[in-house]
Amino acid sequence: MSLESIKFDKADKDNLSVEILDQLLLPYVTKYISIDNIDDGFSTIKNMQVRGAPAIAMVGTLSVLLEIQLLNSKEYTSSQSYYDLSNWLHTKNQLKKRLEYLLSSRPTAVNLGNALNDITNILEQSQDIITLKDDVYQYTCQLLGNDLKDNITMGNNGARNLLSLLEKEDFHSNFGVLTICNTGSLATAGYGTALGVIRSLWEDSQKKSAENKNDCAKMTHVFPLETRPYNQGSRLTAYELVHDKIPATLIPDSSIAYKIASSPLPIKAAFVGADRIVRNGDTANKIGTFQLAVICKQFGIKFFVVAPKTTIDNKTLNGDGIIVEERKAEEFKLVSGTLVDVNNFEPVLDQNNKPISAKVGIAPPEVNVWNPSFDVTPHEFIDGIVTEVGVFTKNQNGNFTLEELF
Ligand SMILES: CSC[C@H]1O[C@H](OP(=O)(O)O)[C@H](O)[C@@H]1O
Repeated sequence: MSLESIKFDKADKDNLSVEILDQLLLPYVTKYISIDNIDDGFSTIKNMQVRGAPAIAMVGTLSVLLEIQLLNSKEYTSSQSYYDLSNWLHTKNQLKKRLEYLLSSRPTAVNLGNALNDITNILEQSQDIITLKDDVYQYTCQLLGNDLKDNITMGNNGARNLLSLLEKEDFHSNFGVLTICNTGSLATAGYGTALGVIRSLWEDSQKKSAENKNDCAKMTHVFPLETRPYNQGSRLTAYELVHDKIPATLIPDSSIAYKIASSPLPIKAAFVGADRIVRNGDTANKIGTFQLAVICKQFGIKFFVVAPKTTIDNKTLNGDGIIVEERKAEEFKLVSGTLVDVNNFEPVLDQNNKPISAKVGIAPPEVNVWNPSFDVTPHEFIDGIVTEVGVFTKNQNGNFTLEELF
């Protein structure tokens, strides 16, 4: 099992290399694939071999760095005609077009756009390909390093905030939490966003148990939603929770209300990620998030969005301005997975001793489908926005003040 979504080998600064974990093959197959240029970045992001707003930004940025590395190679530049290294202005303009192409891979998550804006600013200031590579290298290392550090800070901020709220409501026993999609190490540089809060809550619970503290709030169970139709919950979040040995029960997307109503273990919060948080706190996230928020409000369960500053869109006023990506119908009508022996769930192997990827049809080929990859949760349904800076809550008028994040 590997939770390392991105492998960036920078041992030799003049020969950088990148591999990404092909998440389409999880949880049964662990396979890394190389990224060598912007085309590889575009296709692995578009195909969702790598996904998750922060991870998309990091792989996109790395693919730009690797393309710039190629432009430092005479062997490469002499074998192509798109770039003319003898004309720096032309080269810069050609690279800008490549950044716009990369941005079109997945329009809803803002992290990639924020990162490519930063790279464009670096490009505008650069005088030659050598300094450009150095500056984009520094930016990339900072982006990856900050993400992991900020996720741990964010996880602890979110855990501390919930435990404090439970203390205030005089709640001193075991509880469960809900989460949707995958917001863990497979969507980031490590630890995760919403799943990072869950990791911090689990660490707190284990510490209290080790100290035989029982008359206190402890998170003892996670209920990840399967997250149809790409199944990030069943294929990725369940995989991470099993890896970390955090007690969890995978539940159908359609069972949320019944789970909350019938659970003997009190469910006290939902933690979700974000692909884009706009100025008023309206949040784009995986399809199904909005209805989770509505159900949480109905049951009086706290609903938290967890995301780093890199997920903030400070140019868009409210959710009406968010473009929601629609995925192709086949991703809905087909379920992709690995052929397993139903008696023992072991992968069936082909003649080369390799697991077999399979797709099964679950809808009539001719039926229309609607397959939005995200929805937009109005800020009215969000109790708090957890970031590495702190936890933001609404004022008495029900409005978020997020200027500190802009
Ligand atoms: C910390 S990941 C944020 C976000 O990305 C996921 O979308 P996708 O798997 O389509 O890239 C999901 O919406 C997560 O909440």
